[in-house]
Amino acid sequence: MAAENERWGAGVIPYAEMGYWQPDYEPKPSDVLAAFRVTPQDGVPPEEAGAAVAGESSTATWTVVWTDRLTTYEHYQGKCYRVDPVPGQPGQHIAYIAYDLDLFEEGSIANLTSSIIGNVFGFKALKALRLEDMRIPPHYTKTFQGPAHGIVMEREYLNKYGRPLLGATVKPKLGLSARNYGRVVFEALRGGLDFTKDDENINSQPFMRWRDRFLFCMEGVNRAQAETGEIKGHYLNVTAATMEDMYERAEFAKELGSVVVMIDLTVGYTAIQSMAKWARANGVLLHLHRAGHSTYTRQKNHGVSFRVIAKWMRLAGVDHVHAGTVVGKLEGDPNSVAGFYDVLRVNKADPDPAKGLYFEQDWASMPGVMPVASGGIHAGQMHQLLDHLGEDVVLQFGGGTIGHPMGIAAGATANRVALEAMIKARNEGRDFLAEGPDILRKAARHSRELDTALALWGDVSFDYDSTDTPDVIDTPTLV
Ligand SMILES: O=C(COP(=O)(O)O)[C@H](O)[C@H](O)COP(=O)(O)O
Ligand SMILES: [Mg+2]
Repeated sequence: MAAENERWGAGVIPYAEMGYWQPDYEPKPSDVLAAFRVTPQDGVPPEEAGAAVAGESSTATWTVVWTDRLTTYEHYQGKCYRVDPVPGQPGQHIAYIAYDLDLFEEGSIANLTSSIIGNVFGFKALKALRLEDMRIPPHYTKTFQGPAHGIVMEREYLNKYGRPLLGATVKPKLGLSARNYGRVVFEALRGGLDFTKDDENINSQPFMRWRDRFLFCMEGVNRAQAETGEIKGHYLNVTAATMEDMYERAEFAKELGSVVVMIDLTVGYTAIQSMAKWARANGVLLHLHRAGHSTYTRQKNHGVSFRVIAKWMRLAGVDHVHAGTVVGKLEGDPNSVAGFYDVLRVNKADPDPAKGLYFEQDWASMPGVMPVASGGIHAGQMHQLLDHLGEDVVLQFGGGTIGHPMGIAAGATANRVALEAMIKARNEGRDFLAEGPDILRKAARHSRELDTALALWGDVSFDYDSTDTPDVIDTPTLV
């Protein structure tokens, strides 16, 4: 820390000397904590890089300002209290920063994020910056609504327990007429799925306006419910240009009796919180498609880890969020995805760097968010999906249902038979991962639909190295 006259003399001094580097600071239980992966420019010490991030994400600017002295600035300063080198990543460090709760407006993701990530990612003093994890203290968690319903209540709504839920994204995602779209919904649900869904970019286009889609989808849902005796749902995407439009579409979905609506991450944090409030007030499940997240979550050196987005979305109050499949077509390192699922589902998580969890996280009884696995998955992977992702998950097979050569309902039946067979094996105490292919083959003897799906897709896998792997230990990318 600079001497008194240097600290307050006009001009520029290092952020560390302005008090933003405090290696002896002991975080308070009520502090919001952040772990940033910093890659300083050449010649910038890691501690100064950490102090700079702490400063510019709390109270500092580039020069000394005397007006600091009109505040209790020690109280409001972000404090970088620890900097560790990243194993195997020369030039990168993890900077731990503590923020007093007074810096944030209660219950506002927009405010939290504008503070923590609003200013620092363009910093010239850094080559790159990534927000790896945050600890949200219960004192702050309690100021958010949290999931509109949560995993337990969702299962009560659906009256479905003891197994993952099954879904399908309607494909092609654009171009179908409303009546044909409704036919896809009916076929997929009557064939055995619990849900179908709009894709991320189907909203209200010239070829199908939203109201028409809602009508035909709900006709499909109602017919499938009548035929199967099961509760079914279609995530009606209410994403729109304005909140007024979104409320209008959500109200219509409720009027039609839909159990669920959907929004995209692209609507923004305030709209997501508003829709979560609406969803709770109206008893409608809220599905969040994380459209666009990979623009800033995928690269390890720069952006925001999805585990942080997942924490923000649990606070914001969604009931579902896509969180990776491990074995599908999209980025998903096994350990990173395991960390994402813990963030969404468990009530109290201990630090687990192997899963990318830098802090403990106590959700103080905030309900869990149902993770959604979607993207290039098919019935032949059922044993891996159940092993990696567990039971409280929605497994969504878009192409893996609609692409079935015997038809959409057959595709749905293949997935349902595969899942039920795998759950039965698990409940019998079998090693369903090791015996998975055999369990599927045996089940396929009594299901032409599953047999056909295995013959068509059984060998399809996506063998690419993961991009977003935790740096504590090397994790083999699972195919
Ligand atoms: O369209 C699909 C999946 O279609 P399909 O099942 O045919 O691959 C989803 O929008 C993506 O999986 C979203 O990705 P993520 O779930 O990673 O957000
Ligand atoms: Mg999609």
